[in-house]
Amino acid sequence: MRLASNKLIVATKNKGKVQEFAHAFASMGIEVESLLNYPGIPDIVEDGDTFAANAEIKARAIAERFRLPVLADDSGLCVDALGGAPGVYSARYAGEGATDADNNAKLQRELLALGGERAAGEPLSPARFVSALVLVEPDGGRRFAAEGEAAGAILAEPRGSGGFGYDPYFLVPEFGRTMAELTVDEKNRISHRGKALRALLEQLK
Ligand SMILES: O=c1nc[nH]c2c1ncn2[C@H]1C[C@H](O)[C@@H](COP(=O)(O)OP(=O)(O)OP(=O)(O)O)O1
Ligand SMILES: [Mg+2]
Repeated sequence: MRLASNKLIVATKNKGKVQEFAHAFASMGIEVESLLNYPGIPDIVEDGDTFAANAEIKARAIAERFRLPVLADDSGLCVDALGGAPGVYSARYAGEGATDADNNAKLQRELLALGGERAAGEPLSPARFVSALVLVEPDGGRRFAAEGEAAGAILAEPRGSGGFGYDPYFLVPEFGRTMAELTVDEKNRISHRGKALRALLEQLK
């Protein structure tokens, strides 16, 4: 990748995202720092209407503070049976300050409330993860944006201990495993974030 620096700030406080990006960039010799290293930076208000708008908000807010390239991800889960919810509200589905467990509990409640016939072990609904990425170079440099999606289905029972967020409930059809049952490498290969990142890196060539 042709970036002005071998170091990149990922504008996130999410440990799972940091791990995935650090893994992806390690092979390119690029060191990743995140907002976890800068606890004094205040929370960013993510009030955009789209994933892309929120990624832009996060990238811009953090780019003001560093003379390094800044990469932001805004992502979430869109569930067919819920008309695309929780979508951009994925992080605060069960309310402001909700944990992953709170959000997953609400997701199960909402899906089970829809009722319907279902064989044991059969998914509750098709769903997809979406990731929007924005990369901003310092000093009025270039800006790049890309999106990626991963299609799958929501299970009624969690499986696996990897990943984060909704991963234990998200079945990846091509693996027959949940996102939480994949290694970081496997997840990056098929995930919304991995696809968005590869699309972004294509533009930098
Ligand atoms: O690969 C994923 N596997 C499982 N769950 C995921 C994934 N990707 C996004 N998600 C869920 C987690 C969170 O509920 C929301 C992201 O919200 P989002 O605001 O982008 O991230 P965040 O607040 O966790 O960290 P930050 O804003 O500091 O980057 O979607
Ligand atoms: Mg967030």
